[in-house]
Amino acid sequence: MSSLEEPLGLGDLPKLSINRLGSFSSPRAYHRATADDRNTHKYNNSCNGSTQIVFHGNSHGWHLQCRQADSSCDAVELRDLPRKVMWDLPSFVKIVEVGPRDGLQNEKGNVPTSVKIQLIHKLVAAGLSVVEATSFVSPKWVPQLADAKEVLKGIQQVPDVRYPVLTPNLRGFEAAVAAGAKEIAVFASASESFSKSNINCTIDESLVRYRDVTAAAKKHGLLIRGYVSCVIGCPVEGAIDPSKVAYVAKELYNMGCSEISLGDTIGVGTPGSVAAMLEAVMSFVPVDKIAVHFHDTYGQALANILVSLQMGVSIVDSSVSGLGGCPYAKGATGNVATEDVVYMLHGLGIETNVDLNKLMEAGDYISKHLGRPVGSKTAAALRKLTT
Ligand SMILES: CC(C)(COP(=O)([O-])OP(=O)([O-])OC[C@H]1O[C@@H](n2cnc3c(N)ncnc32)[C@H](O)[C@@H]1OP(=O)([O-])[O-])[C@@H](O)C(=O)NCCC(=O)NCCSC(=O)C[C@@](C)(O)CC(=O)[O-]
Repeated sequence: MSSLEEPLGLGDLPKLSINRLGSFSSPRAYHRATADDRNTHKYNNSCNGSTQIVFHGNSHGWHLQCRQADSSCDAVELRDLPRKVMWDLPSFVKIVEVGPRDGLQNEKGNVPTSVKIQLIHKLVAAGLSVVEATSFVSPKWVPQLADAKEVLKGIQQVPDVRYPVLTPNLRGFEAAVAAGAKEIAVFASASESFSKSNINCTIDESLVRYRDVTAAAKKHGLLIRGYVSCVIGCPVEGAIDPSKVAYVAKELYNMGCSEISLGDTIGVGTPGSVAAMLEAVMSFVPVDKIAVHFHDTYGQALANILVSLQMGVSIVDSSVSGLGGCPYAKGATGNVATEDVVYMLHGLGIETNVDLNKLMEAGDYISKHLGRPVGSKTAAALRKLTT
């Protein structure tokens, strides 16, 4: 029986100095905040008596609504309520859509280049400002993305939208630049075993390689994203020490990665283990440079995103219709579905600039092409409401 069949708890992790947690997670902080709100805001008093708070549902989801018999009840304050009780959630979250890369790299059947391009166009039309397009990796390792050059060249790039591509080495970097890439991503691992199976080298060898790639990218003025995989657990090694994650994240950040995406590649994290891992990384990487990347293997991804937001993270990777998995991480399922992330964020009053209906159209499009039902719970539920 693998140690990963049990959820990883805080007890599995080495002792950390969890200073930042104290500032948001204590029940007393919650009571203080609500007591302060009572003193300084009209919310409680103004909504007493004749005012009713109702949930209102339409094709965009369910929202809090204040039925005002008493005009002093401030609906805006009601919308702020989730952010108040959840302690300082961000007002805007940038979603990095990884479906066309992380999702499609794992598909058994062939997805035509034209379908990949059309999917990217639909995701951008839905309002996503970062869509990871493809990978310039060895086609022997990931044949699904052997058309990286054609995909990147085929996209009608929209100004202010980012289309990062994965580059595992200088060869991939040069091919990406030749195809018009303006942003690249390097991908290291916090697990030695996963590093070997995914990119055929040790963690330190990968960092040496990425120093060359990031130096070349900086010379070309390209933006660089850095991934750390297996930040909670590895299919071979079990629980991963947060200090290993912090080490790799720090190295990538110091190389010039402007965003560090922390990947729970096999989806074993829970809010407890995620908070401890983030606390370790935040000692070295500023929180506004951290993205979280959760696979939903154990159904923990939304809870993990929520705790990340509570700790100040405001960049979330996700995959339309929950596409994905990793060809080198046996048993890993897809990323958390973008539709479900958007639904949760909007429900919390957090802006994303994403149009959920258009996003669901993109999800329908790729799911139909792959011949399977949509992989997002939100899309499945809202489709039932509207058809
Ligand atoms: C890193 C390598 C290339 C090393 O692969 P290698 O076999 O050790 O390297 P090599 O230099 O011996 O090259 C082998 C062959 O690939 C060619 N080659 C070499 N490089 C390239 C290139 N860039 N583009 C095209 N071809 C390339 C090279 O020319 C050679 O061809 P041959 O001489 O045999 O005909 C390989 O292991 C590889 O491509 N791995 C990528 C695997 C991958 O994409 N995995 C999925 C990424 S998902 C992930 O990491 C997790 C993430 C980011 O999603 C976050 C999360 O979920 O946690």
